[in-house]
Amino acid sequence: MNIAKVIVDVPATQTNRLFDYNIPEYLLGAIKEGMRVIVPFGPRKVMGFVMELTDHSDFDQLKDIVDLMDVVPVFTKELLDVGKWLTEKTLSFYISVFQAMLPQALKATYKKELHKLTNEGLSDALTKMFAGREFMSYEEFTERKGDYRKLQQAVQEGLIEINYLVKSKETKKKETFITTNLKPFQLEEEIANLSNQATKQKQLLEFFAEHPEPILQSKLVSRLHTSRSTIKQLIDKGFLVENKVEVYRNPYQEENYERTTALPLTEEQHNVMIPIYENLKSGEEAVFLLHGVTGSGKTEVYLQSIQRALENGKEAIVLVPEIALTPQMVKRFKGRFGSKVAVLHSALSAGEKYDEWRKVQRKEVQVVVGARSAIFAPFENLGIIIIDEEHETSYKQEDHPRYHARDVAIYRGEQHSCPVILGSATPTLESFARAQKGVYKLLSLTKRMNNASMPEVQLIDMRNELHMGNRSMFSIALKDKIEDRLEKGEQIVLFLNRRGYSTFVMCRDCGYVIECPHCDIALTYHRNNESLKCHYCSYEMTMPTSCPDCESKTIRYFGTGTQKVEEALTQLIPQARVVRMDVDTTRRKGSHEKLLNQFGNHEADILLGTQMIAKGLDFPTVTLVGVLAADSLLHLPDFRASEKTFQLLTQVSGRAGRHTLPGEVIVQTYSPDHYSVEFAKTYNYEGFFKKEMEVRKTFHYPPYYYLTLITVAHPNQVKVIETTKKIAQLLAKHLSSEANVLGPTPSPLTRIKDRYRYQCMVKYKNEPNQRKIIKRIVTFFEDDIRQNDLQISVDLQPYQLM
Ligand SMILES: Nc1ncnc2c1ncn2[C@@H]1O[C@H](COP(=O)(O)OP(=O)(O)OP(=O)(O)O)[C@@H](O)[C@H]1O
Ligand SMILES: [Zn+2]
Ligand SMILES: [Zn+2]
Repeated sequence: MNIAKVIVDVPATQTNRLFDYNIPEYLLGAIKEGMRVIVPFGPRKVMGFVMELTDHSDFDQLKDIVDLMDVVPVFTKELLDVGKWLTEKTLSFYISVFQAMLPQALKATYKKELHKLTNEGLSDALTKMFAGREFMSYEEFTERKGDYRKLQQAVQEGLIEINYLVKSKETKKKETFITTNLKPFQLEEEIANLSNQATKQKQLLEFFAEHPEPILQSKLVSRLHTSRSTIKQLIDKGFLVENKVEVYRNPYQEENYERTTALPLTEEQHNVMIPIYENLKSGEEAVFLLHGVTGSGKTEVYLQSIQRALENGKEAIVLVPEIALTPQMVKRFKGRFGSKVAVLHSALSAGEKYDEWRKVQRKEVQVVVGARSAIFAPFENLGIIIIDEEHETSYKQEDHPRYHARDVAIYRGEQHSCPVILGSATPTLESFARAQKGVYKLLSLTKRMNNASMPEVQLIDMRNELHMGNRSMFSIALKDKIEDRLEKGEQIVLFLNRRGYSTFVMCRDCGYVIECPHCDIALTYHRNNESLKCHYCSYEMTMPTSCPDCESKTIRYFGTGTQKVEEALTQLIPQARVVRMDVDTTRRKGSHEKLLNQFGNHEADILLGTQMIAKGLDFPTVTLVGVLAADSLLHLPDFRASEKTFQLLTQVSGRAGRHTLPGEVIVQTYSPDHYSVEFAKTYNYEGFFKKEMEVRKTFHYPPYYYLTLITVAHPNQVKVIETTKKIAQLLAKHLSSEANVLGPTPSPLTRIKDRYRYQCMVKYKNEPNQRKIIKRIVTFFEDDIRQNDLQISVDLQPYQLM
């Protein structure tokens, strides 16, 4: 096997294939599949992944691999296969997929350096810059404003050579340990030989006479109140030795977690465990959908399933949504499984993540708890995969490669013949429909743990507030109840959707929202020409000046931000202490935790926030939850708006009354009759499911139909429109007559970073050739993509229709 087939780190259509390289003599046998190598590519050197080893190549004159970056493969055979499958499934580049599967730290960095080959004939400026050195980084050359033409000339004349360096970003943390090689009696001798003045040195040697085992230098210094220089003197004399030992950056110290043991299960929990145990035992793959109301004890079911998998000598992956990966959550898993757990969280530094990942690679842990990308944890003996809050959209990556962690979980579950559990109080329609068909096995938890009923939900019709002359964003009922809780010393959670981003037009008088007659989504307001557009099918109308339903003039654009709400709140109820949690206040590392702690310690009365406060929070004194504007979710230009509203209202309501104090929920809305609001009020998931399925069927949406979303972006608007039009035409021409191609139409976010964005969408049932067709279409625009900054992105499973 002297030839390696390699995927190179150059994400482009022409390079999206295997390249053959010759393995030089000295690397024969050392290079294995799944390792990173450095290979020559054009004038440069790049990182590559070895996919296969072979004896035969169709090309002759292969170039040699330059270097090997790993001792142990970074990909297992299984993960190489997962990567190939995912590349095909998401129409991505191999390199993007494989990079996404590894921790950041294993990405390559590229550097150029200048190598001075001779002292003769070099210009004075360059000679001065090198200052006697043989090498200089290219960075230094540009920083010091070197003359590019002189450099080019020197390179042409062979005076200077440019080297391309490829390095991995990974760093390992090392710590210094001190120990002694001397026997205790030798130490005693040396102590006796030391002069009487050398008390510090004596003290150290006496310590080692009693404790000969290696000790961390920093510990030694603080324990003996000694200094680094005293230690150094003894090292120089040969009495002590120092060793640099690699240690993990450990953001989660085990000793901080109190150990817990399995709780005796309730009858419901027990019934749910039986089929899971069966599958764990038989080693058969199966996907379970665990539908359990908020606070029903799903986590305990996960914990005990994992425990069983571990007892069988297997490993477990648990995915939790990014924003739910709170210290509370980590505590539950570390508490049960201690040092068997690695945590892969995006808030960790690249180094910390790399270390956690390596614990998996080295088989030092058996459980991984993490966000989306933890699904690629390099376990080789998986026994169970769990996805908590399976309805969360953060499991879908909205960037290349556009993969859904659920698909990867199910694929890996098949490879390892192990069960996958999808858990949620509000499963996606897709998953619940599959469970109804028997593709997934449905497991239900219908009761709350404390046997308390779900908190009562009161709907406040904001149209009435307006009619009563209340123009503030707080209804009278909400204001009264907030004041009541403040008096009682209880806490309140106020929820506002998003960061004030909304695009629809609504009548404040009657709640009427202008929708597309064809697509059942709210029309999007376009300020520049005062028009309303459907961004699915491009239906368009001019912005009306009065409500089409009640003729009121109060029809307008809808939206407020958290900051505005905070201001209004402190004006209305000045004595309230408010913690605001949104993207702006949680940007800094650790601020998320800090704000939550502040609220948890009751240093504030009201937690005001966006999506990120909707889940996972478990505070005993929260007895009131207020949803300020349910409408801002309900009328997002997205066919999943109703589903998202139902999910969110249910989750937010679940934050109240989780312990002994009963909870109450106030939902303010202009659409109290909307079915997703009504079903959420009574916690009726099945009712919502049935109704929403009918809507999806009528308007041809998933799960009845599949969607493909193609978004085109370019600084020139005309070019974007032309390209999108062409793509839509090509799709319509080559797909079957059953497929419905919609668009082109402006994306709801019409301009991002100075690029105009247009999109087209395909609704279809069965188009086996679609991938091939789309690939060909993208290839058709290849030159524009490469040279003219055109972007075409294809999403075969769109969630964010923005
Ligand atoms: N068998 C049990 N006996 C006693 N307490 C339990 C048991 N199972 C779970 N609990 C406790 O009940 C509470 C709610 O459980 P948990 O948080 O797991 O619910 P959940 O279904 O995950 O809720 P959510 O969807 O809101 O996150 C927790 O405090 C948990 O420790
Ligand atoms: Zn109206
Ligand atoms: Zn439409």
